[in-house]
Amino acid sequence: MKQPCVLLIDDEEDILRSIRQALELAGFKVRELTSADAALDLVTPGFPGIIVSDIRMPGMDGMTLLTRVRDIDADVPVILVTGHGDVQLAVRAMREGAYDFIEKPFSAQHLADVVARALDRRSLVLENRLLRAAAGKRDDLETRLPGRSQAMIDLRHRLRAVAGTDADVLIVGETGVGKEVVARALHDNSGRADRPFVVINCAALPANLIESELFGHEAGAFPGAIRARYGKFEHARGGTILLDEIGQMPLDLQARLLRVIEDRVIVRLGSNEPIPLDIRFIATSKVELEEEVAAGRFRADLLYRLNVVTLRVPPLAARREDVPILFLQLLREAAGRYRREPVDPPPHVIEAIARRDWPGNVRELRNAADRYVLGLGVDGLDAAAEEQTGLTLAERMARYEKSIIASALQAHGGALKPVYEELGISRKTLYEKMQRYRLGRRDAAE
Ligand SMILES: Nc1ncnc2c1ncn2[C@@H]1O[C@H](COP(=O)(O)OP(=O)(O)OP(=O)(O)O)[C@@H](O)[C@H]1O
Repeated sequence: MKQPCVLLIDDEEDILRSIRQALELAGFKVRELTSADAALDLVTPGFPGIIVSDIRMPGMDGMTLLTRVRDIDADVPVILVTGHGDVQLAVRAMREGAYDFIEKPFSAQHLADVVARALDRRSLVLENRLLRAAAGKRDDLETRLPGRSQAMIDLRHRLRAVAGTDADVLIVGETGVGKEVVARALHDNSGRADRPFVVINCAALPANLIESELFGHEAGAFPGAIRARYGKFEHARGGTILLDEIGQMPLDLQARLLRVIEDRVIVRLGSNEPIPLDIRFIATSKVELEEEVAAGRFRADLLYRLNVVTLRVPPLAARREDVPILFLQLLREAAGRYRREPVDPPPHVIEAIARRDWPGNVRELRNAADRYVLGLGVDGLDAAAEEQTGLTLAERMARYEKSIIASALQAHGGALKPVYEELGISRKTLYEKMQRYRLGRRDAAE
């Protein structure tokens, strides 16, 4: 967890030392720097601290620093230290958005009071941002990850709980279950939502370009490196990096990645200068990484670093009751994407969809929804229609009714009250129907 801290900037080292001591005595965590440039490297959106800077300095002065900091995050409090009688400059600083100014000479107590107020303000702003992000996205989460199975309810619950923390997260699940959807939801529900979300496909990194792609390079770092270039890590500063299919990352790169995750610092190719990183890492994997470790294909230390929080996205086979809801949602999305009228499939189609296996998970179901909206055939549906032919309307309705009750029973784990309430029928009617369709409390369908 990041600790609130005071970045203290002055080009005169003895002044710097005495202010630092005064602030440390008052109980603040202080980082001293002799130039504004060095400070800018540390400030990122959501930076959990404040800045106290001398206003007159060689190189970048305090006013320019103020403007640059406000470009990164307009709410980072900047306190400027002005010379005695520098009233005009102090007024200008306040107009440009400085949090406060302190005129030299000043007492340690006065400085400590202003710093304490600024830190309070900062933590309030950051807290509000988190709350706003969570509130704004709350309803969204159910639309993005629909499903009433216990597994999905639990997943949404855990996702909300960890989204706002800065913990790195490992997302595990079969192909097509929506791991990337979960990763984006984590990002969008965090305080980093307005910062970049950068995806690195670890299975498709071009071997010869990997390092420069991730870490960036200085001009002249290798033949062909004409200009300096940001790597993906730097692009994501302040935001989130998704390491997709982490299990496929080459072993030597795993070692470098581990160092980046632990130190939160990168060094561009051709440079020795460490660049601090404020990034949240999310990794996904289709395979159980413990098995990869046992097979010698994955570093155990990287796994332990990544799996502090693990979210498991269940396959559709483990939550069949979600298939109809999900399919309807995917149909709505597909209709929007293809600018088609919304479709409302007849019950036998939904039933057939719910009965089929979806080994490709949501991705496969999404393709089926696309094809349905476009009027193309969906595998497995015709056979289902055949099965229905020869049945009377009443028989078809009965089948559909049975499947609805069965999935409600399964969703509520055998509790009857939520089932008859949800379906809007009486307890007695539910019993009768369960008898007629030979449904047990815990059975989906017998
Ligand atoms: N809950 C969902 N609602 C709507 N669409 C979804 C949902 N989950 C997944 N999808 C869609 O299914 C497809 C696969 O999702 P995603 O890429 O997130 O899966 P994945 O688990 O990362 O797959 P892979 O491991 O193969 O990369 C995407 O087109 C995505 O938009």
